[in-house]
Amino acid sequence: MSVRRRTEPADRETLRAVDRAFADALRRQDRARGADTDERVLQAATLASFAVGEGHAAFDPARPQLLIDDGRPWPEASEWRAALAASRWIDAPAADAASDPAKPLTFEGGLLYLRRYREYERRLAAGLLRLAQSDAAPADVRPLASLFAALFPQARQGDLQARAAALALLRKLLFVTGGPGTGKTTTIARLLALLAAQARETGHAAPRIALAAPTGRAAERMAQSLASAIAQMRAAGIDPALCDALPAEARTLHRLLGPVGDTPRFRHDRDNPLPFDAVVVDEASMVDLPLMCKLVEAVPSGARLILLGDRDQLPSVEAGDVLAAIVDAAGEDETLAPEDAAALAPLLGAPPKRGASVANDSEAAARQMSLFVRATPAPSASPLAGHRVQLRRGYRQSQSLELAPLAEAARLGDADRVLSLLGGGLRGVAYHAGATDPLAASTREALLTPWRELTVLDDPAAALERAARQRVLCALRDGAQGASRLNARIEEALAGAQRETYFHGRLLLVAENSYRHGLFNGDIGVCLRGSDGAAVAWFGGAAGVRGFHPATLPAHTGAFAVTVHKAQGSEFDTVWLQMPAVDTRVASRELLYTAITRARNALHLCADETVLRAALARHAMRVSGLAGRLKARVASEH
Ligand SMILES: Nc1ncnc2c1ncn2[C@@H]1O[C@H](COP(=O)(O)OP(=O)(O)OP(=O)(O)O)[C@@H](O)[C@H]1O
Repeated sequence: MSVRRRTEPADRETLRAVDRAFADALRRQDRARGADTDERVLQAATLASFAVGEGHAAFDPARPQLLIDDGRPWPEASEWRAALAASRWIDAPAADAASDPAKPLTFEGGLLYLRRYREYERRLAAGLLRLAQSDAAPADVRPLASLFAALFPQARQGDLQARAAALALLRKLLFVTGGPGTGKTTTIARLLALLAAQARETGHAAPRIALAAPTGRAAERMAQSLASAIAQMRAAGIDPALCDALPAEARTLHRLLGPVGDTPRFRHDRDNPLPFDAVVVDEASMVDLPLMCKLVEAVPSGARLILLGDRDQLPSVEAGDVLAAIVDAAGEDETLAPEDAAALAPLLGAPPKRGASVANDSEAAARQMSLFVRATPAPSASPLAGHRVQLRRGYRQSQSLELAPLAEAARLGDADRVLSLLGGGLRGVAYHAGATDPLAASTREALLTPWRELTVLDDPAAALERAARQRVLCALRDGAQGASRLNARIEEALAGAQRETYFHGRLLLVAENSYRHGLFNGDIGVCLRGSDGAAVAWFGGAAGVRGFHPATLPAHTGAFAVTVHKAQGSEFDTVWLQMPAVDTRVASRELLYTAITRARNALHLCADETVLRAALARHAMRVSGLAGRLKARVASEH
């Protein structure tokens, strides 16, 4: 048994019953035929099932330690692969071919998949390529030039927001990536206005646009950010008719696709596509492989799909690392293809002549240089190349919090820089070196005071607004520094050991989607007791606050402390990040980056230096064949 397992119960490294049952079923069926099953095949089948539970799309026989790292010996990778290739349970189809439904496992690209997951990957790659290949014919963008200049005054200085919006006029598939506050939503509002103007210009009906996000909370934030970006456009004198054409609401992806009862199927799919001309999805890094596959298949040919997200955030809890794989396949080449540069010159300006002097500002100069037309197609050019724009400049300024350098150093995994920034005193960042308990005497009052204020509020709207201000984020759910235990201890500190379950001021986190309630996984509510003493759980929403009897709520937990995963897509005025006392493979630079970028005004970081260093040295690595699959398509097409 590994040392890690004893200290970190949530960092399982433990096969689940379902993983063993899968391999047992294969063995039983072979025995019934009087045959033996190769133990290496059974072991790999168990791990392929376990891998999905751990967020991987497949199992890599060359890296079993990613799943179980307790020093046990593993078969040699090439022998293991040979055993898999010879098994009757495992199909090895050609890259684009569907796998045999009679075989539960698929072996492809050196990876072993549960068949269903290999099919999700294959179908997702096919769907992305279908959209990428249905790019709009280069339209005459000249009639849009004055609106474009009003929306993007810096367009001719190499502004990447302008680049994204201009490319959206040419592309049916676009990825707009960037860190928090780089203006993804602002850019989307403006580019949707451009699409509306383009439709009007060409005598078409206004585009039907859907906004969606993986969680209810993220959808709510998306709608709020878009509303404020539209308000800014109105204030800047953009044609009100164009602003009116933009959507005011965002929904969850599940709701967009339309769940069918309790099945994993959706009403909208390849045969019954979504009735929209443009689908914009925010927080795409949180979308897992099955859902991304179903989304892409449901977007009709001819419609636009725009994915927004931060490639450096934690991948979804479920299988995949989908956004990262897709944008990696799209590549980082920022040069415009010659035909794109020519088509967009009326909006972005002509590319500067080689050797000509460009703007003085070095960033603008670099951007302008990046407008240089690609001389020859890059040999590795993917069909997704030219479909991605990475926004780099942060616009969200906080007077109280100096987060950008810390977030950047965490993103890059630069531990020395992170520690020197923490030691040097960044505005709004408090580093509690070596702290393993935010309820310890030195930080206890600072932590509890904002929540004590909740216990004296009676107005649900005010309490909800207050509830959204502060959160403790944890790497793990279980263990001494895990969210469950910390949450229980905070509840006890606030309301006593004999507290009512739904005490006045208790924060709740919804743990599953309930369309009946209009409550979604990740929604935060607050319990208040009325004058009759009865508890009501209050939740926000587009239509105002809604109260529920706690007994009727869908699955939920306390929410003073939550895992970083659960906090994805949310922001808080004050974030307390409590890292585990000992290293865990769940702790990665992506986890740190995601956690600290949830803070708006203040960040408290409770961590031991060695734990921080170990986390920063680690990527939240997911095994997936998606990027390879998207690139391999290129090779096969050239
Ligand atoms: N080009 C710009 N000029 C000035 N301010 C901008 C610009 N782009 C965005 N902003 C401002 O920066 C802030 C963040 O923008 P926005 O919400 O669009 O970013 P985001 O990338 O969607 O953020 P998040 O990742 O948090 O969702 C907003 O206040 C917005 O008004």
